[in-house]
Amino acid sequence: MNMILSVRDLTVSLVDRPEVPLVRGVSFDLPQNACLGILGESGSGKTMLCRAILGLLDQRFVITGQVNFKGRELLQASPQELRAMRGRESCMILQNPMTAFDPLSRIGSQMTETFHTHRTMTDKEARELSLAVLQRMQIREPGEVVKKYPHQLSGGMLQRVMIGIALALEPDLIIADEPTTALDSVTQYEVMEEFARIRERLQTSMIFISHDFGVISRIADRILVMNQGQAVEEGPKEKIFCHAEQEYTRYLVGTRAALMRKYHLALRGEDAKELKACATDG
Ligand SMILES: Nc1ncnc2c1ncn2[C@@H]1O[C@H](COP(=O)(O)OP(=O)(O)OP(=O)(O)O)[C@@H](O)[C@H]1O
Repeated sequence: MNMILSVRDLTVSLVDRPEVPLVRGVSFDLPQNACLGILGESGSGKTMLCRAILGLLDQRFVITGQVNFKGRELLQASPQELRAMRGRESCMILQNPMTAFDPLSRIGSQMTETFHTHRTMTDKEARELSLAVLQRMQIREPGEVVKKYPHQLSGGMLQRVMIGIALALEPDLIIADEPTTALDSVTQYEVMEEFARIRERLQTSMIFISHDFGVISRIADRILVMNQGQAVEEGPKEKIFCHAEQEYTRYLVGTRAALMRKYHLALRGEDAKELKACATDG
């Protein structure tokens, strides 16, 4: 199988506390057009793992291991190479949308500027794409929204703008860290459908971090479970949700079953029904 990303023995520590790694020896493969969901309690190292993969950690951290993305070793790549790769080849959608925007620049200019940086298009095309992206992300009155500054939009709206921009860049790999947490259930459902459409249309590979089983079951094929910086189990989602080998995974699945029930009404499809049945039985 063609792997877009192979991670081997990835370890992340703070320079001044090397004896307590935040991520310990994590390995996994991500095939082309697959989606890996990452589950784990708060502080288990999900965000650190993804940031380390994309070279987004600063010099306070020591990273060892191997990260092979499309045949290139990212841990050896220069900052320039990593910068050139971001946008068109890989995108990380962050938990906190506010940090992704320049507070002094209007939403429309930030969108068109990003499109110009990563894709070849005229000003008119970039403006049209911005409006189309906002519409796709269920944002009303896009013509007005492009004139606003980030602080004039709610967290949920900014999150949708950020997801829309990332999806419109059509990268080969999207890493999304709790991308729908700030959204209400209906918008969350629509945004997840857009992720699924992009995946189907462009064969985009994805890594999805979420506390939410509904989101993970909708989008992921396989699941990696993290506990205290380690990958404790990895496998097809049906196995992780219904027949996990590790006790920790069964505990995590059990405690999340209530959340699963909350979202099943908003989710459609056999996957969600099947997993819900399994969560309620178990
Ligand atoms: N900037 C930082 N400096 C030092 N330690 C950090 C930093 N960010 C996170 N950590 C620590 O690294 C560990 C892993 O954190 P991480 O944010 O990756 O967890 P997570 O699983 O993504 O949690 P959450 O679901 O709450 O986002 C935690 O012990 C956390 O306290």
